[in-house]
Amino acid sequence: MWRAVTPEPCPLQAALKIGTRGSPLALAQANMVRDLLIASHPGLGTVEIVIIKTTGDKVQDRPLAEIGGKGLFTKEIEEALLAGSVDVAVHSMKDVATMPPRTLTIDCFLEREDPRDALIGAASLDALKPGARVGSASLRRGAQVRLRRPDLVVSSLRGNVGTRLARIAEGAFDATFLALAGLKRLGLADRADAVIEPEVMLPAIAQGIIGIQRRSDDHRAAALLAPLNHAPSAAVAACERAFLRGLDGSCRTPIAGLARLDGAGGLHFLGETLAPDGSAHLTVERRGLAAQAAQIGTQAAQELLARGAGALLGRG
Ligand SMILES: NCc1[nH]cc(CCC(=O)O)c1CC(=O)O
Repeated sequence: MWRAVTPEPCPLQAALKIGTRGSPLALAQANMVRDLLIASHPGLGTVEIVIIKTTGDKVQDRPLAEIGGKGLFTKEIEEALLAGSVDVAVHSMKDVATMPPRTLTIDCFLEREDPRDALIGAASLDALKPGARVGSASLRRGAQVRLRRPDLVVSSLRGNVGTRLARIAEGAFDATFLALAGLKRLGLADRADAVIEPEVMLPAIAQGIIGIQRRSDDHRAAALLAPLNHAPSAAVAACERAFLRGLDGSCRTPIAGLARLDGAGGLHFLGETLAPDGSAHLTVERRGLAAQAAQIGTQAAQELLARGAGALLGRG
């Protein structure tokens, strides 16, 4: 007698789909997350990596600020999440807008990699000869370099880490900056000629922090991601991003900041806003409890606004 056969679950159907940009750094980060998920959940099944091309990847010939600020490296990935074609998305928090869609949540942060900038092409900022050509498409790095070394010539250098390293090697520029975190994750830390201390150049908000995004109502993804969250990194991300949000930061407004924990429940925050041409800057320093990370960032932003940061950012 014939009986209905229960269909086997299709082996090609992944248990979880991870959305990511296709750059070598983005893929290295997505692979890290896949490995962590599989290690934390041995019975999970296949985890698939889905590459999504973003506006920031498509437009390579213009400065990011000109194309329209934050969200350039995340918009299409967020759309894929909302459409259900991926379940989680791996982002460099540095590239994530301060106001992502409400229907999406980022509540999983991996342990922060080194937040400092690396200098390629010179042993220090001071070692560069007068008039040396610095390549950088980052408004923050451009403003910080002009502030400290007005004699240097800063012009746009875009592209992924490999492209930027190659442009220095071929002599198109004398020096550039890259996030040390990205170099480390690509196994290229030896290409850094110097590491810039935060006291010399404060890094970008959330530099070195990977955040994992999901649909807010996806409780399965929330449960899968929960063990991956690194609470101290979540706290410093909350502080730095509250500072950025408080200043209404976008790619047009050079803003830098770094929160550090002392291991005893304390948090120390340094923040900076600059005129894009490096002609002026304001810095702020705050200490408080790690448990109040976001408030510390918000208060630091309010202090800078009260001291005239709005005018510095070209809004006043
Ligand atoms: N803007 C691109 C970008 N987004 C995040 C990183 C580095 C990795 C990180 O900050 O976690 C980089 C490359 C760079 O600035 O060198």
